[in-house]
Amino acid sequence: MMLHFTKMHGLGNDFMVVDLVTQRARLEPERIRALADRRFGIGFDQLLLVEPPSRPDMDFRYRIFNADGSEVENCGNGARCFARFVLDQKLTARREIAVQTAGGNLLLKVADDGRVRVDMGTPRFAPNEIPLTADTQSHDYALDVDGQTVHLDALSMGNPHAVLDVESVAQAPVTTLGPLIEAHPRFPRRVNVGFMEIVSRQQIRLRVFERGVGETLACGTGACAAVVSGIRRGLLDQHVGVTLPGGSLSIEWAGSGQSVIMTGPAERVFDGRIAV
Ligand SMILES: N[C@H](CCC[C@H](N)C(=O)O)C(=O)O
Repeated sequence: MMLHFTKMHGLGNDFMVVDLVTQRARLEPERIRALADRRFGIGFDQLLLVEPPSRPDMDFRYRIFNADGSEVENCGNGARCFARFVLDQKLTARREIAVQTAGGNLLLKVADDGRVRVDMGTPRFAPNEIPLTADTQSHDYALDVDGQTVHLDALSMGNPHAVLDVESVAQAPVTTLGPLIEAHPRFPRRVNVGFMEIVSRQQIRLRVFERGVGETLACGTGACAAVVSGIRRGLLDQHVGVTLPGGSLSIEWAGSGQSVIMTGPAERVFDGRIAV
C-alpha cells in the first residue's frame, strides 16, 4: 500500500509525520529503521504517528518513534510540528490542541506567526520516574563512565534526560561521552544526554546526544530539561533562551509543580508517499 507522509522539522530536528486518522498502516521497528535511513530511506530523527484520541477530552494522540525504531514518551520539537501538521491537513481547525502522548498530555497553542507554544507538563525528579538507579534523589549524580567519574543532573520530561554542565558546547565531548552515558546501565531505559553551557542567567547554549538517534540539531525536551536543571540549581532565571545548533527556543519554568512552557517554530519541507 502507498502511505502519504509529510517531512517536517523543528530547528533541524526532522520528522516523518503520518496521518493515521484518515489512513491505516502498521509500521514495525525494522521498517521504521529502514525508513529513517538517510540514504536508503526517507531519513528522519523521529517518526510521528497522528492518531485519534483514546479519551473524549483529548483532540488527538501522537506516537513517537526514534530512528532506531524505539517508541518513546515525548518529543518537544515533534509536538510543534504535530500542531502545524493537523492544522495544515485540516484534521482540526482548533488553534489550541490537546494531545495525548505516552509520556503525558500536552496543550499546544499555534500563534498567528506560526510559532507554537507547548505546555510540556511538569518535570519529574524521583530516580524511579526518570528512571535512574540511585539510592536518593539529587541534582548531582556521580556516574562511573569508562573509569572516569562524570557528574550530571537527571530528570524526566516524560522521557529521560541527563544534563551535564560544560564550559563550551563547541568543545563538549558530545560524540564520545554522549553514547557512553546514553547506554549507561544506571539508566535502565537509556537516556538523552544534554551538554549545557550557561551564557547568562537568561541564556544557554545546548547540544544533545539523543537516545535512539545520536546528536541532533535540536531537542525540545532536552532544552526543557537543561533549563529546569539550571533553574533548580539556582543558575538560571525563570525565562531562558536556548541556543541549539539548529536555532533557538524559548523555555519558561516557574518552579516545582509547575509546567514547563516551550515556544518555537515548526516547518513543513515536502509531502510524499511511500510503499509500506
Ligand atoms: N530521542 C528522544 C525522543 C525525541 C526528543 C526530541 N527530538 C525532542 O524534540 O524532544 C527520546 O528517546 O526520548
